[in-house]
Amino acid sequence: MTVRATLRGRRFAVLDDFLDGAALEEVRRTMAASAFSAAESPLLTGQDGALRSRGTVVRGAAADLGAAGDPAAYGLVRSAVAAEPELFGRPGEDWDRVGFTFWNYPVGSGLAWHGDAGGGRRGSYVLFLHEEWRASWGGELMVLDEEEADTGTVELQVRESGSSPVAIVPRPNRLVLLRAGTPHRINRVDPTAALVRCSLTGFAMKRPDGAGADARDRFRELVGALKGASE
Ligand SMILES: O=C(O)CCC(=O)C(=O)O
Ligand SMILES: [Fe+2]
Repeated sequence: MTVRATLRGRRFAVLDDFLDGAALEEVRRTMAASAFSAAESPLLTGQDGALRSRGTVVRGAAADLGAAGDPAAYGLVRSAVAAEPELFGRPGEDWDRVGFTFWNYPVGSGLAWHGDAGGGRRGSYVLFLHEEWRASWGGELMVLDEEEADTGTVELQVRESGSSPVAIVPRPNRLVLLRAGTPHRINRVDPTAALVRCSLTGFAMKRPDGAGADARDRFRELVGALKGASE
């Protein structure tokens, strides 16, 4: 199956049938072997909350410079991000690393309106990995295709906007690319959903400038490595 670009906005793009069968199976195996813990975020809106895989993997911009043992999906996602300079800017210059985290959203969980602006983030991607998703199971990724306002809350912006959010159904093997600073949320997963909403997500980011920021970054990496080793 070949990748199909099925929907494109000003600030987002949707690619379907993103991975071939072998790559999809491989990244699902990586997800199944990952340790998950409850995600704590003020954005989570569910009673049950979401789970995220421990120890986010971070890789550089070049798709062919992954670590040995990385699923092929990681390189393919980086290529897809690099192929969208209008959404993410220039690879290696505007962003130089991409994170990879698996997420599970069980029945009742969701994510509140937010924009993901700041922190050197240029954009994000979401790849849906569950085996099946019915249109009535909820969990849609809602996107308001406009720039996040610098005043007020994102929730207020969406409420007052003259346009309406687009509902992106979490179809398996669908990749969504989203420019940072675009209001979005995850609708709660419906009580009738038979499966957990599973995704691989991450940000394309630029390392912050300045020695202080560099030192902070190195410190975070060190803490991350120590935490990873103890988990
Ligand atoms: O899983 C999704 O559809 C989007 C996730 C998201 O917006 C985030 O983690 O910031
Ligand atoms: Fe987000």
